[in-house]
Amino acid sequence: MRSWLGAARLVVGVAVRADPRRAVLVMVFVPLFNIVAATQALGLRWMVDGAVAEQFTEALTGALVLVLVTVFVHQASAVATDLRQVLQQRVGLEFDRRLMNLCAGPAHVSHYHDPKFLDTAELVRQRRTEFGGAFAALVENAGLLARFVGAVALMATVSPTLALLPLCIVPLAVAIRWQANAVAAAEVAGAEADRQRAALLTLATDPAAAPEVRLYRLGDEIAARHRAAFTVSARRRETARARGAVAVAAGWLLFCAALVGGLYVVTRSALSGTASAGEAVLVLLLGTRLVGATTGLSWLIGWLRRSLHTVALYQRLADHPVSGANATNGTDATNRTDGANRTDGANGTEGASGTDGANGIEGADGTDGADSANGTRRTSGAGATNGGRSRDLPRRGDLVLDGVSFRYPGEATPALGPIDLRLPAGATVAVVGDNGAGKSTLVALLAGLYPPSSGRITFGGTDLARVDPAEWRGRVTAVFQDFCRFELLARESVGVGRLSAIDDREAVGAALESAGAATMVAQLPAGLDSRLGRTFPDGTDLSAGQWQKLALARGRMRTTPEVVLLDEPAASLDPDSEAELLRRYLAPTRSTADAPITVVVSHRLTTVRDADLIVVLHDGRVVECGPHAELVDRAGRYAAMYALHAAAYAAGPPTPASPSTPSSPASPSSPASPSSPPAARGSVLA
Ligand SMILES: Nc1ncnc2c1ncn2[C@@H]1O[C@H](COP(=O)(O)OP(=O)(O)OP(=O)(O)O)[C@@H](O)[C@H]1O
Repeated sequence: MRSWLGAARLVVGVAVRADPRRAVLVMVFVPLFNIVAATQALGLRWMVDGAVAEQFTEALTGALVLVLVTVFVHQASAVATDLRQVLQQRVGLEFDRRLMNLCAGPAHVSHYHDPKFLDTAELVRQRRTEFGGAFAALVENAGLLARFVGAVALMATVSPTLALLPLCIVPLAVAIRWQANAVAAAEVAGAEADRQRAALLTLATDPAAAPEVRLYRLGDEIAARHRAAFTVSARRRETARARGAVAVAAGWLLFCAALVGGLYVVTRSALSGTASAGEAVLVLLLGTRLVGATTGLSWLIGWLRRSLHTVALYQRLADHPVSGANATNGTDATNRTDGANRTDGANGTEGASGTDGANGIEGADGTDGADSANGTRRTSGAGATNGGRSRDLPRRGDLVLDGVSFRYPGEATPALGPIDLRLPAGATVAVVGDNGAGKSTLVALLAGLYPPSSGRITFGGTDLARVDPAEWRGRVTAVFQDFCRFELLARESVGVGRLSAIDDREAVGAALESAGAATMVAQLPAGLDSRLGRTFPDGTDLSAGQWQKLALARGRMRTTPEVVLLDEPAASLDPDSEAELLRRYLAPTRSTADAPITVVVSHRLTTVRDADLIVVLHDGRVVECGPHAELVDRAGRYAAMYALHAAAYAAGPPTPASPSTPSSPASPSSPASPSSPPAARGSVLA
């Protein structure tokens, strides 16, 4: 019950903030005209009693009341509907904004690994159109309540017993609510199956999956699993609905019996002369209207129940402990800050949580004026709950991992660590290792996407746990393994890497040039202004490698990062592009004195052999670390991997190349030609 009251309070609060005048008008108007509507029956009673008693004034007054009230109710209801619809949209928009904020606002992304969060988020996403409806449902239910109150009051003027008639609706209302509760609980229980169903539908309709779906003839299998998932969730819903239907039918029977009884009593009274003809007509009119209203009651209560349940789900999301990792180590202050924002969101208070969400991307970039402003808001929010945040993050320094380990939320074993590692300022670092060794996890930790489960990461001696993650991420630029395909204009898709420069064609052009993507974009139908992706009919889709080049350019929008993270940045690129790319990244554009720390994850060992430091990960641990020559001399894991890799290249056409030869015919100033042998292209960094 408390959650319903909380949900209703939140909805009303959001409506009043979204549009105070309309909200107050609707909340006063709708119950008012529903009460006034009851006086139509009073007018009719006066009219009939006046006619029977041949009292012209009474009959005329009754007729006038009837006509005026009818016209008023008609007009008022049309105006209220208009106002309500506008409010409905505004409330929906506000909840959309809050929902985006809840998902994108938290400093870390650990919540995306919690199945409970994902299930609730999926339900809320599916039902987000009901947020606006929640306000409308509240108002309409308040109107219905007012109508019943009016009917009770008028019936009481005829006989106190008759006043009980509208109250006989209560058991029916309780049964309807019980049914709605049961259906909602079944929906929550079936949320996981619904999420699976949605994922299967996406799989069957996603163009990216289409080739494999056909090749492996997966269509029927997907359809069968989709049907099975539907059956699981639908069976629960249907059972709940059927059980509730029995209770609702019993409620209806009771109400109909009471109505028939009431009409019988008043008809007998009229015939015996203890009630007037007008009173009998009044009861008849109110009674039949109650039947009409009761028919709508089920729908109205169901609507209210469902929409408030959606709001309550949103509140559950808002109250979710954002990071399971933090829950286990309890040391991360950032998420406590997020907690403060969530509370704001739940209470419907404007402020930190609102600004965070709107600036989810901006906040990441602390390098420009507009973004710094947002960064300040976040940081001050952090200070409000933490008080221990450090604002004096040095511009430059070593990045040190000290006993760092990380466990994904809900996982029993750590994916990484414990590891100790020092990445010297300005160094180029290659991270290599088998699949699942923990390379991407390490990159995510360095990017501040997750807090370590234990240990600490320091930059220039400052513990990053004491730094606002947004501020830290402002110092980092990254190309993730699962980079995002922003279906925007080509220049925007790159420009989002630094929002303040999104319209700066020169900056975007320079980033494209620097990532080796300028020619590719120039060849698009409208160059920089080409719309990308399939979302819009005039969009141009790109190859995986072309999308990756844009991601690389996006990462180049930040021109003075302290740390550059590249997680398999060339996985979709051809060997020439890869060699050229790594040459660009690993040969710093800045002087050595202020060069960033560049971390490159790659499986192609020949392309990263010239990194200052090579970190070999295995089962989440650092097993070797040092420059290429040193690791080769050590004849350990790296040497074996490298020999295997080089041998594979050496065996390939057209010209075998010696893996141990550090230099190659190609050089940074003369990138490998398309016809260069792979080993030579790989050693372009030498
Ligand atoms: N979201 C996640 N939830 C739980 N475990 C995860 C998650 N992501 C990765 N892991 C686990 O963490 C470990 C390290 O994964 P990670 O992606 O960091 O490896 P990787 O070295 O980057 O692998 P690859 O070379 O295949 O990209 C693996 O055992 C993986 O199963």
